[in-house]
Amino acid sequence: MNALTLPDIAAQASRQALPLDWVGMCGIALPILLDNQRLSATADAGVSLDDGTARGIHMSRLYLALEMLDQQPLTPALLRTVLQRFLDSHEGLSKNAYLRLNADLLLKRPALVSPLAGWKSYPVSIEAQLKNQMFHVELKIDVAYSSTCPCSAALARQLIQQQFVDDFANRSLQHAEVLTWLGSANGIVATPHSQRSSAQLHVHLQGEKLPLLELINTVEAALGTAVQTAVKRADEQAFALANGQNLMFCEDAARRVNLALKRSDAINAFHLKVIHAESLHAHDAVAESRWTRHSA
Ligand SMILES: Nc1nc2c(ncn2[C@@H]2O[C@H](COP(=O)(O)OP(=O)(O)OP(=O)(O)O)[C@@H](O)[C@H]2O)c(=O)[nH]1
Repeated sequence: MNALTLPDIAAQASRQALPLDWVGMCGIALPILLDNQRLSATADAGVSLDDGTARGIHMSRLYLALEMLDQQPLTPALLRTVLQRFLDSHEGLSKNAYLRLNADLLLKRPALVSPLAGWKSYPVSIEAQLKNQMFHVELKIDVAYSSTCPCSAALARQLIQQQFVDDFANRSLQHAEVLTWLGSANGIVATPHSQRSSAQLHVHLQGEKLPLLELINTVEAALGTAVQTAVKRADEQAFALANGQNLMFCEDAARRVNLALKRSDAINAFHLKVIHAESLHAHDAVAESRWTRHSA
C-alpha cells in the first residue's frame, strides 16, 4: 500500500477550535543511562497544542525523539535537545514541550560494621520543560530513613528510672548487681517507638548536572539513620546506637534536610516533605519546607 493513501486524522481541522495545555503519551518504556547505570524507566512526553484548529499532535514524532535517551548519558543538555526536537517536529502547532522520566536508581550501600553491602532502590523522577523558550529541570527523589521519637525516648527513660527506684530503693548499690540489672528486661522496661520514614525531595536544578547521587548522600548524611541493606547482628547493634543518638521529630528531620539542601550549588529551589509513618498512631507525622535561592 502506498503511504500517501493512508488517512491522516491528526492533520484534519478540529471541530472545536480550542488550544490544549498538554498532549502526548504517558508510561512509555525506555532504558536510560543515569549515573553510569542503565535503568528501566518510563517516560511521559508531551507538547502544548497551541493551534486550537489542529485536530491532533503527531505522537510518533515525540516517541521517536526519545530514541536519543537510550544512547547517551542523561544530562540537562540532552533533555533540552529532546524537548527542542519535540518543538521542531511540531512547528506551528506547539510552543511548549514537556518530558518526565520515572525510574528506580539502584545504589550499593555498605553495612554499618560488617564487611557486607546490599542494594537500595531510590525512586526518582526527572521533569524537564521548555516553556516560553525557558528551559528548566526538576528532580523528585524519595529517601527512606529511620526516626526514633525523642518524646517517646524521654518517657521511656523516665519509666526505666522509676523501675530502678523500685528495684534498688533503700539498698546499697553494688556495681555487679547494677550491671546485671542493666542487662535484664527491667533495665529497659520501656522502649521508644521508631518508624520507617521517608524524605520526599522536589528540587529545581541549576547548572549542567543531574546530581542524584550527591543529593541522596547529602540527605542521608543529614538524617543520620538511613535504612540499611545487608544487616548482621553487629550492624543491627550499631543501628540501634545510631538511632539512640539521633532522636528526631519530623520537624527536626525537615530542618536538617532544609539546611543540607541549601548548601548545594546545584539547587535553585526545593520543596521537601518528610513523612514519619508513626508506629504510635495509624496516621503519619509530616513536615514540609520550601526554599528559593534569591540571587544577589
Ligand atoms: N494525535 C493523536 N494520535 C493518536 C492518538 N491515539 C493514537 N494515535 C496515533 O498515533 C499515530 C502516530 O501519529 P503521527 O505521529 O501523526 O503519525 P504519522 O502521521 O504517520 O507521522 P507523521 O508523518 O510524522 O505525521 C497515529 O496512527 C495516530 O492514530 C491520539 O489520541 N491523538
